[in-house]
Amino acid sequence: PQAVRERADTLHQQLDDANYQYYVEDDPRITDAEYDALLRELQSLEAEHPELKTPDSPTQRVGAAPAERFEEVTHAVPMLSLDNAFDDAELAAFVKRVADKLECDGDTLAFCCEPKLDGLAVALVYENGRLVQGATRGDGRTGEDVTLNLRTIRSIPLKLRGDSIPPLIEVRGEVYMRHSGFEALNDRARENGDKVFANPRNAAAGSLRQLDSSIAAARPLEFCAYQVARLEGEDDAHSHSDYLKRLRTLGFRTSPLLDVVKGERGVIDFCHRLGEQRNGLDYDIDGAVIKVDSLRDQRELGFVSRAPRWAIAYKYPAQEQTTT
Ligand SMILES: Cc1ccc2cc(C(N)=O)cc(O)c2n1
Repeated sequence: PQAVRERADTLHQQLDDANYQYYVEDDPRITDAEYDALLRELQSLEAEHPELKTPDSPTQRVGAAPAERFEEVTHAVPMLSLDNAFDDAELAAFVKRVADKLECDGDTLAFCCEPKLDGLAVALVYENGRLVQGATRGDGRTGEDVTLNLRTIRSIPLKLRGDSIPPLIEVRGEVYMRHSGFEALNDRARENGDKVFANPRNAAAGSLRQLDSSIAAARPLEFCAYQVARLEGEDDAHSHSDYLKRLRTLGFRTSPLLDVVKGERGVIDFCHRLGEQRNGLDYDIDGAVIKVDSLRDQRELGFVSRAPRWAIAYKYPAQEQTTT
């Protein structure tokens, strides 16, 4: 009946908006209890009218029965690793190398900088705005299909938002666990005599490798997008930061600490500032990622062997990890 379908559509919209407000805008408008009540109402509607239970429904985040094993996925665009810089001189050398190759003044060059989350990289493929595949990085060329586990992460949209949804987009980002979620998980594990994780990165990796997605659904996993790997359809982006803005409008969280700075001075100041904020963050970072912002310049610089010439990771010394 039409009224039921309209109610279901309204509930979809309200639940998707609530996720967007909570995870992308970091500005929740409804309480968890209100969210759960809307979800329960949709679940009961779908129980009465199974045709309403579409794959992109917020009720369909926890997958079907556990899989036997993970399918292998070959990435259409390899997931490259980053060259490292360990001090200011190496950062300065990166900026100089880029400026020389582009034959421009390094001090006017724009760099997009963000924290390097210490989680695990995944690739998400959306066709006509629907999440169709999610895979781990693996060796950079082939990874594991962990779609069912990624669907359980509420900061990963099942359906893209807005009115300029591309026919195809592949989004890269980091799956990670916050300290708060990690401590709670380990407390529960100790109480139940389950395996205790050494650090949030291992906990996130272990959770994504679960064949039973209801286990992943019970883990406090989060996602932060950092790159558009493929895009078909309208694309008027001139810079990497344009892509990151577009990812937010499509419904993805990007780093709130993102900044576009100019030249060697801007890059070094960003890395020092982030280094001072590091111990106060509720998640682990192992560095900063510095990228030439202009897409034209990125294309001109290309890649060397495995890592892009247009990006570098500035690394911090390992933190004294409190082995809980
Ligand atoms: C190109 C590239 C590769 C790995 C990355 C990894 C991270 C990260 N771990 O946060 C962020 C980025 O912007 C990255 N960008």
